Order: sequence, then C-alpha cells, then structure tokens
Amino acid sequence: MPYLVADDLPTESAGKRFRAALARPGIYQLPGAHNGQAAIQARNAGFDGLYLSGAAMTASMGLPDLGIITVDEVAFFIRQIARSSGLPLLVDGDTGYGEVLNVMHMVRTFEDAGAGAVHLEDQILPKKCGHLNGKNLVPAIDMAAKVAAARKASRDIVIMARTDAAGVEGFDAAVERAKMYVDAGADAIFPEALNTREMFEKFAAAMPGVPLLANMTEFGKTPFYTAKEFEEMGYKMVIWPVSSLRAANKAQAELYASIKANGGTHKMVDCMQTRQELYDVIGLHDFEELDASIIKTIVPQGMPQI
Ligand SMILES: C[C@](O)(C(=O)O)[C@H](CC(=O)O)C(=O)O
Ligand SMILES: [Mg+2]
Repeated sequence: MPYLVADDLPTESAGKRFRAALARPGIYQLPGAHNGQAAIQARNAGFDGLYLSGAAMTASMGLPDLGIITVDEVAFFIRQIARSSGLPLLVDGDTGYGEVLNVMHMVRTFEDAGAGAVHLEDQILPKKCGHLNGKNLVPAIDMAAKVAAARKASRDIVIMARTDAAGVEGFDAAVERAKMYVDAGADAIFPEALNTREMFEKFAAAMPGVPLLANMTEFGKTPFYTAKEFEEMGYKMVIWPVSSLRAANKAQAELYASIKANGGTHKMVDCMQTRQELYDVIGLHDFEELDASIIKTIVPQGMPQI
C-alpha cells in the first residue's frame, strides 16, 4: 500500500529493523538500489534489505565518486527508497562529509530520512572508490573520533565503520584499525577491498563476534563470491552496491544509440518495461484507490445532493 497511510507504516524504526535483521541467522543480503523504483524491484525479487551506494548516487548524478555529494542530496535518495520499499536501508556515508560535527549532522539527517544503517570510511577527501589505487587515509584516531561521534548521534541507526587500510597500510593495519573503531562504538565493520578468500577468512577470524560486511562490487579487487560463500567465510552482510546502476546505465546507452541510429525507439521496445509493468511496480492503482477512498470515509453514502 502507498506509504501515505499511517497504519501501513512500519511501527519500528528502520534502525531497530536493521538490527533485528542482523540478529537473524544467515547473511543479510543487501543489493544496491539507486532510486525508489530500483528499491521496489529489489523488494519484489525477494530482498528484505537494501544498500544505497555513494558510487551509484554520484554516478547517477553524472559525478565521480569523490565525496562531493552533500548530506541533503543523499537524504533525498534515502527518503525515496525508504518510502517506496519500506525496507531497512544501509547508506554509504562516505567520510561523513567533514569532521565530527558533520558526522553527527549526517547521522541525524540520515536517521530522520529513514535509514537503518550508515557506514563511514577512513579516507581523506577527495575520497576514492575503495577498489582503486592511490587512496590516502586519515589517522586511525581521527576516524575513531568520527565513529564515537556517530555513536553519540545515533538513536537506533546502526553505525558501521569501513576501513580502506588493507590496500594502503596492509592487512594487519586494517585489523588494528577495525578493532579501534569497534572500541570507539562501531556496531559492525566493513573491511574494504580484500582480494582473496584467505584475507576474508583471516579478517573474520581476527574480529570474532563483530558483524562484518563484504562488498561484492564488480570490476574491482574482490573476485566473485556468492552470498553463501561470504557467509561461510564469516560475513554477516553482503552488498552488490553499483550493480543495478551498471545494468540500467548500459541499457540506457544502448537505447540512446538506437534512437540516434534508427530515428526512433521502435527497435528497443522489447527491452523496455511496459507502461503496465511500470504502473504495477509503482502501485499507481493503489494510489488512485486511496485517493478515491478518502471522500468515502467522510460521506459513506455518497455525495449529498445540494
Ligand atoms: C561500496 C562503494 O563505496 C559504493 O559507493 O558503492 C564503492 C563501490 C564501487 O565503487 O564499486 C567502493 O568504494 O567500493
Ligand atoms: Mg562509496
């Protein structure tokens, strides 16, 4: 039903629902949803949690993933995904867009917008995709302070700390940083850009009892593993962060090339979501029925003749 009806809204905060999902056995599978439509499609495919990727948001805005997006721009994405899908959402908070007060502002804004979890990373600005070379990190203590700030700002939202150290300072430093971030208040850890099964397993063995996230981004440093394989390696969450946008972007580029080549869209119609399919996904008829039903709650016998 449309998110507009109070009785249909989740009774618990997204943060509590995200925590409950983490407490279940098995790995929590969080496909990237880069907008409200993608979020409904992922839910319809059977997922019960989602990821909002900084790389996908910025790419969809025609920008590189360098941390030049703002808190309110991200909140716009969070709101549409939380409303359209009703699912708990893990949001990419990049570096927190500044220092400790900015981190706190981010956490409050994201939680108020409907996010269930947020991750913060230990790079300096301009940050980079974790799977690129040439990253630079802030001192571990500065990141720990950001984590403590996020913890203080959180009502229910899950605070996750990402460390990019494995590819910069080495594996041991990544473990050391992760432990420091847990001590500072992180609920979960995202070890970025591990590149072998051994590394994933060793990291999990070094962090007993801490929920860990695996990032199964394509064309990066991590070879393909399935959700089940990550679960066996000791991971509690897996994201496919940019996949929906990559697939949509490729389809879009083919569409534009075809219009240009053929003078119209006729050759691409078979690749398109039909009007009916679109309306089914977004629930147009539910919204129309809701609209028509409101007057009946005031005048159940129909409109008086005056
Ligand atoms: C997870 C990530 O932070 C994202 O923004 O989705 C990126 C994904 C990517 O660029 O492939 C990352 O830094 O890994
Ligand atoms: Mg990112």
